[in-house]
Amino acid sequence: MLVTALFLFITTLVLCWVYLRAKTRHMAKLAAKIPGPKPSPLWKKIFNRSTDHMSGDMFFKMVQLSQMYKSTFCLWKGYELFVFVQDIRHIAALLADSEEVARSCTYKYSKPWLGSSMLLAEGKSAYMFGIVNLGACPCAGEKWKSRRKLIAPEFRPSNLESSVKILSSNTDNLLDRLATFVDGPEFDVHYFMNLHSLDNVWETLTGAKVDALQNSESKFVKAINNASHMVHSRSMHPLLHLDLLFNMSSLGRMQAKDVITVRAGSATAVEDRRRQLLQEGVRNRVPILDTLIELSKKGTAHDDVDPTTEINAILIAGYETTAAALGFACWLLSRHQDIQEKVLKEQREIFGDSHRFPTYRDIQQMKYLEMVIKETLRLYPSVPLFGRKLRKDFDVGDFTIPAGANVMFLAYQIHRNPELFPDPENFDPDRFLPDTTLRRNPYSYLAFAAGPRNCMGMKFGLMVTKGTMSALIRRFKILPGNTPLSLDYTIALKSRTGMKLRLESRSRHEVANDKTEFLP
Ligand code: HEM
Repeated sequence: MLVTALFLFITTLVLCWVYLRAKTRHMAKLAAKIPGPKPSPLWKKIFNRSTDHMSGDMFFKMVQLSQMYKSTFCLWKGYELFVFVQDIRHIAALLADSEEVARSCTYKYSKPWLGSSMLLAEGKSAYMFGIVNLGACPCAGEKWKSRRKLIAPEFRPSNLESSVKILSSNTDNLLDRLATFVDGPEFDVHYFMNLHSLDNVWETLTGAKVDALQNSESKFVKAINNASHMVHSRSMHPLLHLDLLFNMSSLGRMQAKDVITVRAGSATAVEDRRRQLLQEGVRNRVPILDTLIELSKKGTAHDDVDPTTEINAILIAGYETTAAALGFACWLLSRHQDIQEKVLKEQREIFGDSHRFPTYRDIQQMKYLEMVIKETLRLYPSVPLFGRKLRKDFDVGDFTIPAGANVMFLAYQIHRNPELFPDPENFDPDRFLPDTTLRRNPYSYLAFAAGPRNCMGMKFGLMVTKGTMSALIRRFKILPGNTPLSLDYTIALKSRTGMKLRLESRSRHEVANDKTEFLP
């Protein structure tokens, strides 16, 4: 019995090895000409254990390699080839091409969370946010294109305008929580920004409340917060790439439970809204969800759209990215009081001494604050690494990147290229003055990616960050803490040590008199 089992096991391993060798022969031939660290032997690739903490380390190893090679380089992870492109001309050519380039294989592992959402539409294979390996990559092809065409208009300004009210009441709650830290010791602002961002994105998408800030220990909030952790842990561990092994592992079992919790939460929100629409008709439109429900009606051209799946996907794409931008912006402003003063000056010009929440039009006027947020995302891009999967061989100067390779864009490092951003470690929002921006190649700034697969929620993300920062800066002075950042990367860039800072009230009396006024 034992001998038969052993024989079957070894035969399976040999067959896998033969299959993978055949599958990667073309890639290996072309990859051999691209500089990069020597590939490890197969056994090392398979048993290469990466813990969570190594995930951040892995990311910084890639940063080190990109500094060392300066131009295009490649590395193998298991049987996947990753080619890092650093020349701006090649980055532009690759990102602009929606026909030959699909999402990279990193998206595969978020499939349980995203189902067959637009982000994963049927195709070859893709990565989202650099790590979510979608396996049979959804975003390759017609399905992705047609879904994006249908959903993207829902992020138009008139719809954003209505979500300002949601942002206003959630920001009030956030400021009340933060007020408890005034004159106190340092605390991790990112923790609160994560919950605040979840509240905003969820309510905007579904019209329902999740109250993450009040119920941070709820099953739903904990499950959704686990998503990035699990997807990333899996993507970093080659043995867990196999569904069978992953599903048997403790991580796989934990994920299965959390996916059920999150999908149940989204399904309830969708069903509640469907019922409401049937009973009451369209009152107070919920732009994204109402459109998805409309599309999914039986007998229409897009009746394969599953609103629950799409809502989950957009939520995962939107909330951690926005939270990271908010957290890093606060942290940087705590360390750059001169820039914080300039932000405050612009706010005073718009609001005087009032603490009312901004209207959509006010937010459009916050030009300097927008530059601060863009510069924050240059230094600390929420998605520091993302990828695309090549469907055809692609020439980049002296090399050809083979079809099937994952082309990686290390935004974190590209944003630190001194030829594109002189004195790159310096926090200088003036880099985003209109004239300076116009002189720069648009593909040198990848905070929201670029080309046809760029961020769909960019305007919404900027609106949430600007609205929140506006209210926060007028109410509190942000002071530095003592704890330095220790960067880490799961779905979004974060800090293992948190983003610690201290707060001082700007004026207690002003705040007490004028806090919750909302002008539509
Ligand atoms: C400051 C905040 C944000 C940043 C820095 C950001 C950044 C990005 C980046 C870099 C990508 C490309 C990822 C890749 O190609 O792998 C992306 C895609 C995407 N983002 Fe954002 N994002 C932000 C906020 C949001 C928000 C608030 C939403 C929606 C609520 C959103 C929805 C999406 C969607 C749906 C995609 C996929 C687009 C497609 O596949 O066609 N994002 N984002």
